[in-house]
Amino acid sequence: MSQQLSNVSNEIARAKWSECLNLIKENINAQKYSAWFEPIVPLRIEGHTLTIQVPSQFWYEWLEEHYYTILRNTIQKVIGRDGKLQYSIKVESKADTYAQPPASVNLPQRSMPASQPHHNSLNDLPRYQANQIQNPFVIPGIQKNRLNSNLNSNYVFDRFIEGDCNRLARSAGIAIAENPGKNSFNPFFIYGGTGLGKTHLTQSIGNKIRNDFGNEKNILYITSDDFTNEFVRAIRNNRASEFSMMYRNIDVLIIDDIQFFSGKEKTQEEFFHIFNALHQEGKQIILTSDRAPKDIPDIEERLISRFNWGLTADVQMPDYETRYAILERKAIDNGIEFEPQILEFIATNFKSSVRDLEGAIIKLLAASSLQHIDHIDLPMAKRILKDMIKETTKQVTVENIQALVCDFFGIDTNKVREKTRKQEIVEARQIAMYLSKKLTKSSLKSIGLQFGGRDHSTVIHAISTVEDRIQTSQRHAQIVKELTQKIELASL
Ligand SMILES: Nc1ncnc2c1ncn2[C@@H]1O[C@H](COP(=O)(O)OP(=O)(O)OP(=O)(O)O)[C@@H](O)[C@H]1O
Repeated sequence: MSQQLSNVSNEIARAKWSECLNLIKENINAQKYSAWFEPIVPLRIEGHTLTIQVPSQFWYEWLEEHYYTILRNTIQKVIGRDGKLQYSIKVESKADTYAQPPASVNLPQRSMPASQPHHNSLNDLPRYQANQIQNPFVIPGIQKNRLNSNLNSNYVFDRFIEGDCNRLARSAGIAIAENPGKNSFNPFFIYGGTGLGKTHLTQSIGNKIRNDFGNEKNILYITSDDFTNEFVRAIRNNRASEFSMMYRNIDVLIIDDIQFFSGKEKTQEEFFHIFNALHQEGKQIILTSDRAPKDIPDIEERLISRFNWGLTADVQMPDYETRYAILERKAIDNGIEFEPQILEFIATNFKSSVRDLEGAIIKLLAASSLQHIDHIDLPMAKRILKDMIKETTKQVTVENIQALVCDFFGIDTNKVREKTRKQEIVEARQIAMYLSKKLTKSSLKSIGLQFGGRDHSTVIHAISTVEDRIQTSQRHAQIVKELTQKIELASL
């Protein structure tokens, strides 16, 4: 009977946790979701307490530090206001991890009060949810200290690394925060590809204003989708005028991803009136979009023209140096130090979004925690991140090797293919031949051909000469090691 009860509890726990996962998945990015949530096992549910098993103590601490708000909101949604989460830590038997059922260490049950959220250090800003905002309709004319601004205190200018890619947007953001509404950057329109820091920047502006002006300014950060949902709900409840009134009382309005207003005529109209009212009263408006105003489809012309009234600034993918600096900063923020080669490797291979750079750091952290690894070296990092960079993996070719080796020795690439017997060129040619054999699948014959039509025996001679030198000369060993790393980095 008690076995039956426990099976039922397992079943319910699984179903509830699966509901939680669906909500969590919508609120955080896929990498973080798969790194931190997929490995969790729901164990049981007793009353309002759901127990989940996490792989390690570190895991538990990480979830509590970074995902507390999301977990709290989710549990309350799925289990109800009294919902609680209890962690159980998996203890692996050293002798045979799989033969025995995992033991559990129950940590003190953490209740989930509905008080002020505590924020996470990475980007999982709990998405604005209508029912989280203290009801703006209770009192016509908003009470300044009652509005939940939806600001994540981790998104601050200090943590936003400046580069050519975002200099204008960042500097303008700081200027706006110093003097909200009373500057010529109104509205401030930031646009750029996904994961390039638009939310981070707008939130930094909000946080700085909150910090410098306190309760004097009503600040609201909201995504365009949530704005639309809230508006629809207000219409449904015959509260459209209260909705408008609440927005007219905001001093700094930040709307993220405005491109999603596209095709929503009623929302656009409402926003048009709010925009005019705020602008006239010298209130600050900050908007973001994934593209420039003129490129957003299905948006009224009168809105597009207003988007261009103030300052429009784009953010782009950071260059290598900025990517490196961002990685260094993210590692510090997460209390971990990586060898410079690892940061170089990530900065070289993740070129499409800052979110992906962050994802790489998280994946390394998660893997080291799961596998209880104290120190991650470059080969290990490469293995762990392999899946994330698969698509961009390039084949190493003899030509690439020639180019990198010649660049290293400061000689023209064609020289290694010519007949010259100059000592420095012979040395570069032999090393390039050696590396071509080691790092490509090319045959001796094909390598010889690509070095100016040389015979395969010349390639064999070059390889054994380099092997001898590596054994006898530290300088050579070092050169070959450095070149190997460079070629591997460039090719992955
Ligand atoms: N210059 C930067 N310095 C430090 N962190 C950055 C920088 N740019 C982006 N990030 C980080 O990258 C992550 C993604 O940034 P953010 O969410 O602001 O992007 P976004 O442009 O708003 O993306 P989306 O359009 O998909 O919403 C965040 O964690 C943010 O902190």
